[in-house]
Amino acid sequence: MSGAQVIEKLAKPRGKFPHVKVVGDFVYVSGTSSRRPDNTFVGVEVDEMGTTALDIRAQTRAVIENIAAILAEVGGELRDLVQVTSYLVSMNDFGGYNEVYAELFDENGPTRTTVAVHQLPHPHLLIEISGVAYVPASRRLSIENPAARRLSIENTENPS
Ligand SMILES: O=C(O)C/C=C/C(=O)C(=O)O
Repeated sequence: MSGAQVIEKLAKPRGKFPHVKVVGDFVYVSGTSSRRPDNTFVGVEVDEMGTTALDIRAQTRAVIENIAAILAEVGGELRDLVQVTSYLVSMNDFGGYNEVYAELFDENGPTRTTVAVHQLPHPHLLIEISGVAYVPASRRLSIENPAARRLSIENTENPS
């Protein structure tokens, strides 16, 4: 079974793509930031002078919490992640990112690749993470199940 979904209660994707796509027992999570549903960001403070303070630790924690919320919609958990890719705008943030990451994962967790990128889709973003989880059908919530309060935008099940 395959399907993709935009999850209504989470921050709306900034383009024509789903938060999550399920292919067989694998769950693919799109690049996720610390963005809240109201389009503000965790880990961003702007004072009255317009000075902006960005917090990699707060952003990293919020990104991982957002991924957990996405996985929960299909019956998964953070421990189901098998692979993650992290995008930082500066490797100067690697230490803070790594510290928070280690609160949530260890060497039994997902394989990980971390790269620095020139920019992310908003100037306040320091980090974005995408991932793949393995959620066997016995635990997975059906994307087609309306009781799960989700908007299914695609069902690409191959009838053959
Ligand atoms: O939703 C966000 O705040 C992060 C956006 C990600 C993308 O738009 C993308 O990776 O393409």
